Amino acid sequence: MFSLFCVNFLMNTFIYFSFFFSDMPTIGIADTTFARYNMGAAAIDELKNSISAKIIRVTVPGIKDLPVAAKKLLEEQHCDIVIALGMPGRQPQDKICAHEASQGIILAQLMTNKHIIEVFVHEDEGKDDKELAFLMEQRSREHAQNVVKMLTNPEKMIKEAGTGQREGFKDAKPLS
Ligand SMILES: Cc1nc2c(=O)[nH]c(=O)nc-2n(C[C@H](O)[C@H](O)[C@H](O)CO)c1C
Repeated sequence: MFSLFCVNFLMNTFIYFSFFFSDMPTIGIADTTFARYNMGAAAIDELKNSISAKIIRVTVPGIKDLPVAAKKLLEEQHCDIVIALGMPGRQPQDKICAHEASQGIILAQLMTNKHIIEVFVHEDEGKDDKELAFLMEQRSREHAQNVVKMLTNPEKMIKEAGTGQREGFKDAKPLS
């Protein structure tokens, strides 16, 4: 019994120290139950296929709960960056809610001096449920790729400056 405890203790200590001393980034994922698609899962799958990182996920009821969730991930869980994913509904009050949530997310970024990449897909962006699901999956994945670039290869972001990148639907044409 005592030896089992010792092995367990040593293993946990090893895991703790390997995380502590590695330069592996910590990425926070905050998503919502209001959304009609599992955006957090799409982002996490994309991250897991692209980067060695510690990923911490929280799920909150709706987009207005994302700012504090993201701020807690940055401040209390020591995340380097957070991806905040949500779906504003199609009603006028949902649009107001989205604006308020965005303002909260911007404020949380300014308070923490860290990026919170806002991934919102408005319910009326898709012409039907199939297109909406596609968009929610793709935008979540493409923003996860942006986060990978921002953390590991910011030069790549600079190379893409002004190229009309769009997350989800087709990219826009650059002007020159
Ligand atoms: C009106 C409204 N619209 C949305 C929305 O479009 N998308 C969303 O994710 N959440 C919405 N909510 C819920 C709020 O974001 C929040 O979860 C509650 O006000 C509880 O804090 C509300 C209240």
